[in-house]
Formats: sequence, structure tokens, C-alpha cells
Amino acid sequence: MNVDEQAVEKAAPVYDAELVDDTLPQPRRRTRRQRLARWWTRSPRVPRALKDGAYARQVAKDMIAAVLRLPWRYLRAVVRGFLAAFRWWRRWVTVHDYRDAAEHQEKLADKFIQIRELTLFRWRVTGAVAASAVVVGTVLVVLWGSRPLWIAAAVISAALAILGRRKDGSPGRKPALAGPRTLAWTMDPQVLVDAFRDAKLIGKDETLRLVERALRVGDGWAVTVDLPATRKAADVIKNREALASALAVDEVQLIVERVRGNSGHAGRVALWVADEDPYAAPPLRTPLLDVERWDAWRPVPFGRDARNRRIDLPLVWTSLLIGAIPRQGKTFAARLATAGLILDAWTRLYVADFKAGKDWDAAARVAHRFMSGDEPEHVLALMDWLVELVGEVQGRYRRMRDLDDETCPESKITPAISRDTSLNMPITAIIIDEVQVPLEDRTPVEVQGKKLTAGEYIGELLTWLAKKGPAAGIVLILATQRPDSKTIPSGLRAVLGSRFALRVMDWRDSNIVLGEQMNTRGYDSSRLLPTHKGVGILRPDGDTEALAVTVRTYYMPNDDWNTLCQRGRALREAAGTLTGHAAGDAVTPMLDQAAVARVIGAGQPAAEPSVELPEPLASVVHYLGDDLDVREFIPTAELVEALGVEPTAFGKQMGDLGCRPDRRRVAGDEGEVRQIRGYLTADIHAAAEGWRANRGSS
Ligand SMILES: Nc1ncnc2c1ncn2[C@@H]1O[C@H](COP(=O)(O)OP(=O)(O)OP(=O)(O)O)[C@@H](O)[C@H]1O
Repeated sequence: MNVDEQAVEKAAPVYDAELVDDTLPQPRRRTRRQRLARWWTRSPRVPRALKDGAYARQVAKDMIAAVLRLPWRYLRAVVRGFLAAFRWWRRWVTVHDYRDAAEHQEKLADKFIQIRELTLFRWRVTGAVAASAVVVGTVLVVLWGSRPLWIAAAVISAALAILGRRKDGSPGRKPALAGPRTLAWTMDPQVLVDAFRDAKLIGKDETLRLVERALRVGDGWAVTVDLPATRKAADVIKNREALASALAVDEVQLIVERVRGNSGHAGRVALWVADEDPYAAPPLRTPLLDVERWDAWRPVPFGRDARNRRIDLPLVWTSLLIGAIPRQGKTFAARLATAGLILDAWTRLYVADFKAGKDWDAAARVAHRFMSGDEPEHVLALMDWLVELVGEVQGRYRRMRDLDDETCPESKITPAISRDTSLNMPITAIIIDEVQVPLEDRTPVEVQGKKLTAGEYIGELLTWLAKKGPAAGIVLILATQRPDSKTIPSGLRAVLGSRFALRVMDWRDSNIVLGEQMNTRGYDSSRLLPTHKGVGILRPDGDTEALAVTVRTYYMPNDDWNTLCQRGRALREAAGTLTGHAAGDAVTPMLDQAAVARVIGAGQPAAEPSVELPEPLASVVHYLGDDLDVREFIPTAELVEALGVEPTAFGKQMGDLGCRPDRRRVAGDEGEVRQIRGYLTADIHAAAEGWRANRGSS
């Protein structure tokens, strides 16, 4: 019991911020002037127009526009006021209110004479007022000339303008046939509020708060608004189409984003309305053409979003699925992702082109393994490659376990390991175009005595590789013309981290590529236009500001692709890393079918169920799966997040089961080394075995 209590204390939660890095720049003393300038730029009390030149210019432009529009607005207000006054007078002179009241009490006939008298009286009053006005006007003109008439007209028109001014939500004042609204909202925020109301994004009595006035940004107008309390930005993103309709623009022109971070909140929306279809402009060349080499660890330039912001795609430690109907730019997108890897001499490429066209031919000059064709023999060859890669991944984990903590802190490949030729663990990308061809292949194969089709086995191998491969430096890039659930097994889809959906037939296919429910969150690639070749929705792996983004991929025709492949070959020749097919060696894959079948689970009985273990050990063992044999150290933070448990209680319970936390130094994403807490897989193994043994003997 005593021992357990100690363990409880040691299992305190792990805080990411517990280390202070004193190598960071230390605070500097600021002069009074600097402090004032800092306060000026940061204070919310100083109007933005006094801090930001572009904003001030926009304010000035808006003021000039408002002044120019003033006479017209005044005239309209006067006309509206006149009509309102006229309506009031008509009701008065016809004794409308009295008549209504009598009608209501069903005494209209009794009151008829009174009403008639009152009507005549009011007409007489009207006549008398009109006659007096004419007489007074004439006298004034005779005495003082026309000036008093002008003064009277000005006063009356001002009164009418006040009466006829637009009031928020005043009914009956909106023209039934509205003119073009496309840009009206940039000058009159009320139009924007009306659009939000029309799109049912806010209620009739609710209004928006402009965080920033409409500003010219790129080839469009941007505005940031706060929704009324309880309304969510996510709903605006979801109903973008209704808002586009209310603003009278095509939905491809309307970009809606939630503002995140310190300057944003769940109800703050940034809108950007393009002047014209942002994807109709001429295609853009990939910036990779301007560089000599690329680092595979850096995200690859992939395309531009509607606002022309560059979108990069990280590839290492993840995998990519590209799906679309034919001729929408799948192969081009897969080549773009591959291009970054080609320009890194330390990257090994396996290219399988089941499209059997010319698109990938140039890659044969750099690829370690390359094939192009869609016959069963190609499918079987791919199977051998994958078996070889599974063996390779297992070997890498074994070798990483033997490396010292400094070189390999976390059973994960690092940039240094991937470039060390003596370790032989380069980033290895397997690119399969038209992956549905091998996945649907029905050639019978026998794996460890179990009969299955080549397609099924390839599905299992790919799933294993997508699950285990990324940490060992394996990158999967799969492109498919048929992103339906039958072709791409759901187990495989679930482990492919990044997704890119070009145009597909319907929202179901879009969800299959992008993930469940993505259409209800406003991301549906079946809505992209057929003319928008190379435009798709990218859902990158990991924590990104937006869940997904519509990207127009760079255009890389065959000539550019050839140039990059040639460059990649030259780099590999210089670095001495040209191997396999590209070097002219037709090496047959090294296969250990039995070992691979064992690890994949093909032909094996289902793994021993872990239900007999107590919680949270059972969940930990279940979560880790095969990782239990592959990894050495599991950070507590990872387990806490994956299992959704409370850290202190989790530490105590693990301690009770005999699993004590340990400390390890690991490299973070920025290469900084941190000391973190976690559990040794050996300890977890021992605890599980110990429990089972105890249970078995009792
Ligand atoms: N980013 C882009 N910008 C402009 N056009 C593009 C872009 N990407 C692809 N295209 C055009 O789309 C056409 C089809 O591209 P691609 O061959 O990649 O389609 P695919 O989806 O792979 O077709 P398939 O299913 O037949 O293999 C290309 O010929 C190219 O002209």
C-alpha cells in the first residue's frame, strides 16, 4: 500500500510548460517612445484608422463615397418621408381609426353619419390649411421675395427626410425589386445584416457587429463580423451557400472563415468576397521549379487558396489520399506532392502507376522501384513491394530501439536519422496512382495457408503501412478514381492522415475522401465546378486553423515534371543515393512472407482479447496494439489524450497496477529537446502479463 501511495505521488500530471528555455531572447528595456508606440499600436482605444495606413485610406474612401452618395440618399429619404406623411394624412382624412373601431364593434351602420361628418370636417381642415399655406406663402413672397419659400422647403424636406430615414428592421421600406447587391454591402453594413437575416443565420431582431469595416484585400472585399451571442461561426461556414445567395454572389466567390486564436472567438466570422471566380484565372506554376533542391521534411508547396494564400502540404509522418472522378487533376495533384520528395536526394521512392499512362514515366529516373501497368502481374509485384516495405518498417523499429537516446529519442525517425546513409532509413514514399486497381484485384493468393484475394491482402498491407509506417519514415500517397467504401477499405481510410478531394459525383463520395460528416460542416467536393480543374478540398493532417481548405493546386505539366525529375536524378547522383530501378538495378524485393503475415495478422486467429485486463491497462494495451512490440516509450500525455482520461487519476491507477512512469528526453517538432514523462512498453507488457498470470493461477 505504501509503495502504491508513492507511485501515486510520482504520477503527477505532465505539464508541457514545465521546462524554462533560457536560450530564448530575454525581455529588453524599452524607451518611453517605444512604450508609447507599442501602446498606440496595441490599444483598443486608439481607432484603427489612426494606426493602419491602409485602413485609414479605406476610411477616407468610404467617407468620400458617403459624401457623394449623400444627395441621392437625402432625396430618397425625402420621397419616403413624403409618402409616409401622405399615408398618414390619408388615414386621418378618411377617419380610418374611427371607422376601424366602429367596424370592429359591428356598429359601422350606426356610426355612419358621425363618420361622414368627421370626414367632411377633416377635408375642410385640410382645405383650410392648404389655403392658409397658399395665402401665407403669397404674402411672404410679396413682402420678402422667394427666400422664405426656400427656407420653408428646406425645413419641410428635412422634416420629411427624418420621417423617411431608414430604420433598422423597419418593415415595408425595402424595395420589392432590389437592384444588384453584389457590392452594396461594402458601403452599407445594413445590407450585410439583411443578407445574414435572409440566409436565416441571425434572427429578425438580431444584428451583427462589424469588427472591421469592409476592406479591399487582394482581388476582393473582406469584412469581419461578430455574430449575436449564441450564434456560431461554424453554422455560417455550413450555410455558406445561403449567404452567397443573399449577397448575390456565386458561392465559389464567398470565403467564410472562423477567426481563431486570441483575436477570434466562436462567433467571429471573416468573410471574403472575390470580385470574380477566383479559380478561373490562368493556372500557376509550382514554385518548386525555382528551387534547386527541397527538404522532404518541409511541407511541399501544393497550391493557393481563393485568397491567393499559399497552401503547403506536410508529408512526412503522415499519408495522403487523393480522390476524384476522372480528368479532374488527381494525377497532377499526386505528382505535386511527390515533386517535393523528388527534389530531396535522401528520399527513396516507390512509384506504382496503375493508370498505365505516360504521366509518371519521368519518375522512373529517380525511383528506387517503378512500374506502370494494370495487369495482375503488376498487382502481384506491388504486393511484393508492400511485403518488402512492411519488413523494412519492422526492421527500422528494431534498429531504432538499438540507437542511443540522443540520436533517436522517441522511436520515431528524425531528419538526422533519415539522412544518415549508414543507418539506411531514408524517407521512403510509396506512390500508387489508381489504387483501386490493385485493391479490387481478385487474383487468389495464399498467405500462410489462408486463401484471400490479392486486393484484400494489399488492403491489409497498406493499412498496416499507413498505421505504422509514418513514424518510421514511410509516406503513402494514394490516388483513386473511385473513392467508394467498397474499393477503399474503411480501415485503410481511417488511417490515412491527409485527404484531398477534387470534384466527385456526390456528397457521399466527398465524405468518403474527406471524412464523415464533412458535407454537413460545409465541405463538399461534389459542389466544385467541372471547369475548375485541379481545385479540391484539402483536409491536412494535424492541427490546422481551418478544418479544411479549398485549394487550387499548382499546374505542373509534363515538361515541368520532367525537369523536376531530371533535377532529382542529378541531386541523387551527386549525393550517391541513386538506387534500384533508377540506377538500373533490377533488384527483386526481399521478402519474408511468414514474418509479415504474422505482423499483419493475415491468416492468423484474432489477437488475444485484452478485455480480461483491468482498466485503464486494458485501454492502454488496446490503444497501443502492435505498437506495444514496436515502440519503447509512450509519453503519458499521448495516452491521456488518446484515452481521454484525467491525468492524476490515470497515473494513480497505472501505479496501482504496477506501471510506474519514467522520464525520457525527446525532441519536439522544432528540434528542441524536452524531458517528458511516460511509460516503458516493457513495463506495460510486464504489468499485463503479471495480471494475466495472477488471474490464471487464481
Ligand atoms: N492545377 C491545375 N490547373 C489547371 N489544370 C489542371 C490542373 N491539374 C490538372 N489540370 C488539368 O486536368 C487534366 C486532368 O488531369 P489528370 O490527368 O491529373 O486527371 P486525373 O484525375 O488523374 O484523370 P484520370 O482519372 O483520367 O487519371 C490535365 O490534363 C490538366 O490539363
